[in-house]
Amino acid sequence: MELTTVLKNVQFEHLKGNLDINIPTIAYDSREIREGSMFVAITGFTVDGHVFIDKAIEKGASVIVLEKDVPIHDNKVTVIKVGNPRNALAKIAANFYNHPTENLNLVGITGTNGKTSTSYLLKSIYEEAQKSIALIGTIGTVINNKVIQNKNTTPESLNLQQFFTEMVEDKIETCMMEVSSHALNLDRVAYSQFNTGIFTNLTPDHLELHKNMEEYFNAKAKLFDMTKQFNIINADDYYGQKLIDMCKNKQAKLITYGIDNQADIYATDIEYSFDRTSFVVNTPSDSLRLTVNLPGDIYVLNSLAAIACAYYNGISLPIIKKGIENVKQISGRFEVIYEKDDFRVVVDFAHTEDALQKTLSTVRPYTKGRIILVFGVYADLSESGTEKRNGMGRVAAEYADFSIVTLDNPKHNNPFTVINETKQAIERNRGNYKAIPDRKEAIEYAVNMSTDKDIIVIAGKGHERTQIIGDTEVPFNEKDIVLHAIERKYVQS
Ligand SMILES: CC(=O)N[C@H]1[C@@H](OP(=O)(O)OP(=O)(O)OC[C@H]2O[C@@H](n3ccc(=O)[nH]c3=O)[C@H](O)[C@@H]2O)O[C@H](CO)[C@@H](O)[C@@H]1O[C@H](C)C(=O)N[C@@H](C)C(=O)N[C@H](CCC(=O)O)C(=O)O
Ligand SMILES: Nc1ncnc2c1ncn2[C@@H]1O[C@H](COP(=O)(O)OP(=O)(O)OP(=O)(O)O)[C@@H](O)[C@H]1O
Repeated sequence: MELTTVLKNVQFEHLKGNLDINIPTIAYDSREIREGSMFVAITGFTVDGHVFIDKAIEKGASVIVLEKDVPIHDNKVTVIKVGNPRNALAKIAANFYNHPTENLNLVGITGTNGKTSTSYLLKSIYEEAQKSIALIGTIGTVINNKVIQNKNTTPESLNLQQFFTEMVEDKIETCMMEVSSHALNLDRVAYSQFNTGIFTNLTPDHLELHKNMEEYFNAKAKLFDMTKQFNIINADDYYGQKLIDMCKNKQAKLITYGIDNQADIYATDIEYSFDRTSFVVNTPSDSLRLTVNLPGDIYVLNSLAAIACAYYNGISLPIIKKGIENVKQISGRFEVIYEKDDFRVVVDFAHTEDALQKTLSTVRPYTKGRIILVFGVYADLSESGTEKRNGMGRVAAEYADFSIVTLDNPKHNNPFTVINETKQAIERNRGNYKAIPDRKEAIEYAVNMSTDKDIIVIAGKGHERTQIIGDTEVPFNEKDIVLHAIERKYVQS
């Protein structure tokens, strides 16, 4: 594509070189450069992309987009200066791929918890309605039968625009996409056109990036300025109510959902059981009883979010009901991996204070013996990381009968500090616990100490199949570990 077309509506200063050239590919990572590529240098959180400009030129880059004054001696190279390279990358990528979101029904789902579950419920409804759909999120990007692992919940703008193009070429009509606050803050979704935005909830998380809840909320709220058709918001959430007030006079129609507060789409007559929840969904036109195969109010709310989106996009309630009921399991979301009478082992992706509290509260009414919780806290050693350990430690003490404190993805964080702070939080709240840093041993300990009336909840890693220790991803399958431990305990004894 012609460089001038790639740079259309990008605010830039032309520092040197020819603008009348063609660009075959774009990269924000020097390792991805091909002959003639454009390289966008990004000042990152860990390294500065400007350091790799020489490397990019060596590999054949013909255009460098930068924000800092870096001397470039190669006279064949075109140099463009921009104010914000991440934002420029998003615009450049949208131009390069011809604005594919203009030809997609793009649904963005944001919120601290519930994005993945809502997207899978929605995917199933759209499949039942025979619509061609794609999905982007924590579990990966799904385009037709292809599943691509993502490094991030919401990929970088360049990768996103490439995925959208593939979707349009594959005649995909609707794409459900999880939109993280990082993505909104770092312009990964800038210049993507959303028809619908969904807000699930907001509770403390990611405060190492956003500093405080107001900043975190403002990052999430950005999505609802980018939508054309519908803003769908949880009326039972404190920040949801704030967002509702902000969305009253926007171009996109405001739609609310909830259980406790007045809403456009709401649930009544909820019947709870250990592995499913039945409820009546009420819409402006009709009502219908349906069952979501996941327990507790959180999955009623996630279902309502998905129902609201489908309903206002013209899908009938009987189809919606089938779609929701077809979802038998979402990987790592309240996944019951072993069950024998009253003894159960559940793997769940709860990795925030709120998610952990809701999951343990859901389990409590079905627990004849004890709730044994195995968990670690995935957070860095910053002040907000300490707050997260305090919060999750408090919840463990209050809502579980016994906790085994272990590591989640320790990465480079000192395991001693991580475990110690969590232990202290449990002690302050008079909880019972044992600390076992090795997560496999922690799970085995939980199985060995359990009786046939206990429920074991293994929280934090959900669908993940690796543990990140230092820079290394070590294979780690919680289901296998549990099943082997149970076999050793019951079969071999
Ligand atoms: C803190 C953060 O958000 N980091 C994101 C950021 O990386 P960065 O700016 O730190 O990149 P960097 O490693 O410093 O490198 C700077 C630049 O140099 C380039 N580079 C680097 C090395 C080299 O040899 N050559 C080269 O050109 C890099 O490609 C990059 O362009 O930009 C990258 C590209 O978009 C992201 O992949 C990366 O996400 C990291 C992996 C991450 O952990 N992000 C988390 C915090 C995150 O975004 N999470 C949310 C989900 C949260 C949730 O909902 O639970 C998400 O959407 O995933
Ligand atoms: N509506 C909800 N409110 C609070 N907690 C929830 C809700 N839905 C799910 N959870 C909890 O959060 C965990 C993660 O759910 P889910 O993957 O759907 O959220 P997410 O927003 O996609 O999270 P992430 O962005 O970290 O992938 C679940 O395993 C459950 O413990």
